[in-house]
Amino acid sequence: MEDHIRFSEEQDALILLDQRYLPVREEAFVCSGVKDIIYALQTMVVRGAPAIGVTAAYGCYLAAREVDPADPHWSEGVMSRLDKLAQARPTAVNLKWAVNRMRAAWQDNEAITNLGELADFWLSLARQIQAEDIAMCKAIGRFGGELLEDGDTVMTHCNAGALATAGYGTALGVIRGGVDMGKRIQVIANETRPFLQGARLTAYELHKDNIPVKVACDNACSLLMARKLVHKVVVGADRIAANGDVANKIGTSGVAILARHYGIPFYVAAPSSTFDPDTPDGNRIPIEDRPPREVTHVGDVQITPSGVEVFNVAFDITPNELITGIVTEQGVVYPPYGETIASMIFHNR
Ligand SMILES: CSC[C@H]1O[C@H](OP(=O)(O)O)[C@H](O)[C@@H]1O
Repeated sequence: MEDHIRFSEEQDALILLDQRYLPVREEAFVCSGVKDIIYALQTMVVRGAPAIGVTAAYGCYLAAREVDPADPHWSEGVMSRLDKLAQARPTAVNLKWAVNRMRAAWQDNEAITNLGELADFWLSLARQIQAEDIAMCKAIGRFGGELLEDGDTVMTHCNAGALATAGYGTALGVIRGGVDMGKRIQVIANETRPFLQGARLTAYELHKDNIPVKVACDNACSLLMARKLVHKVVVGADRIAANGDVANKIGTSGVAILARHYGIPFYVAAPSSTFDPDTPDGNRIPIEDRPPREVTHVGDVQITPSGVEVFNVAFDITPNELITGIVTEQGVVYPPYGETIASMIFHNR
């Protein structure tokens, strides 16, 4: 599944598989301008840290395309659009990472003298970022697949699969890597209330790939681990602080605590772009609050009484001491994370 984010030359637009309607409907969402990209990010037409970064990269191209080339202040027009794009969602560092990479590449390229050249340059760079992400996910799969044993049942939380990246996935990349090595892997996909990325997206992806998957209610985690039905846990990440604390979908830290209690290895899988040198620890990671309707409704069905307030905190922080290892495209990072992240990840930037 590498075509859920597709640039159409014919339409001069980014075509997204609308993840809000999966698995029931496979529907395209067309982004013809930056506002469409911001809407798609904020409403989770497309979601998942690396996928957000790739989509934002194409959003920079669309920003260059919609500014009037006759405007003498065209560069300010582009920059203001990029600033708005970078604010679309606060937690996944990949969004700001992608926008900053596009901006820096422009500023470092003295050959770009007009808006048309900038647009062409950015379209090429967005395509490069998309290809790099798939390659990173497959490298994560090779390193992570080695951690799995034939016959393992792996629990995952939310969706860190092809749909959360440019393709192949991070946590699901580890699972696909194990399967590609000939290992018989089964998956328990936590449904992941309230947006149900596990029940709707992870189950959709793995079922299409004929990888055995069972959906579990989030509340079943402890019982499944107590019954020794879980051999390993692998999840994705939205931002990894310099000390190894991990921001990921709400509920992840609870799974990590239970995994530690039951003696089950807990791995995080993420590309280097998810590590943030400017965030020293998890307490500094901004956590997104999302619209109450995601909790009060399942689809169009209201499940909570009108007038009753709800919590809809979209991420939580897993302390680094609960993490067995972080699988990246450069290898598996093990504790002491402050030192190993600095030497393996930040040193190579
Ligand atoms: C491969 S990163 C996927 C990461 O993003 C998800 O959040 P959201 O669906 O809100 O974008 C979740 O935290 C996944 O682990």
